[in-house]
Amino acid sequence: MTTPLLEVRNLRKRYGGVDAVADVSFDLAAGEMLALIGPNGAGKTTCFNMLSGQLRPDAGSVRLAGRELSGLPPRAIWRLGVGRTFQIAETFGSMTALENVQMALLSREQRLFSLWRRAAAQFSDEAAQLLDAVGMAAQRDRPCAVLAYGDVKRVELAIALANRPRLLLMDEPTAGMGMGERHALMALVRDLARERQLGVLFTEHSMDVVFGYAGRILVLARGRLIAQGDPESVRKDAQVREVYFGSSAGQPA
Ligand SMILES: Nc1ncnc2c1ncn2[C@@H]1O[C@H](COP(=O)(O)OP(=O)(O)OP(=O)(O)O)[C@@H](O)[C@H]1O
Repeated sequence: MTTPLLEVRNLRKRYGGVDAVADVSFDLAAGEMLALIGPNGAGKTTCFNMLSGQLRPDAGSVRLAGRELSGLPPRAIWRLGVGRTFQIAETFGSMTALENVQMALLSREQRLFSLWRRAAAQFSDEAAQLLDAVGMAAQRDRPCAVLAYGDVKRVELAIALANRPRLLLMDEPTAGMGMGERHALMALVRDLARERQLGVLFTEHSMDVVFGYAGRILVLARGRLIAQGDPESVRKDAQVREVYFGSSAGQPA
């Protein structure tokens, strides 16, 4: 059997005697879209923060292509190929879309900012290719401050791809978006995951996004995984309906 891209085993984080995340184990394959869902306070953010190194687990293991990440600082984990996009898009508004992606490429190559002019010329082709991959080629020279919110999220995706991640963690990628934009972004992420064999783990409150785009779904409640599987089996799971959706008769999507 081939090693999964990501192997999480018995991950745990306690706060004041309460398990924020308890004994969480799952695998994620290259090219897979995996959703991590659960009610408020279930432990999704805590889980993400442990995967990206912002938070040190109390116990457990996180392996990327067989390599242990647990205990490494965030920068080292990022260098090994774990990218992350946040709920609030993080771009420099005064800089163009192209310049924002060039900055990310500079960071990957660890160039000094004093070399910005020369380096900027050097990375412009690669930055343009990344913007093309996220459907932003036509808007590359516009400052991010004037872009529509959904387009800023696309630039943010190009920035995350600049480091050539193998695993992308996405915190509520469609938060604040309208229905059309939301589906366009998730269809793009799904295509990129498939084409680049990128593993994507995302949290999301919007059930139409979760059930529309996740190949598999993990359900957390009070820090524990209560279900994992394909959308159909999770939709039918009685415990998921009971604990997460509030009633055994509830319709998750
Ligand atoms: N720094 C902290 N100190 C104490 N308790 C914390 C801390 N961070 C999280 N918690 C607790 O851990 C639990 C899990 O929180 P977490 O933010 O991971 O949940 P979540 O699923 O991301 O929730 P939401 O959907 O509301 O963002 C909650 O009970 C929360 O109160």
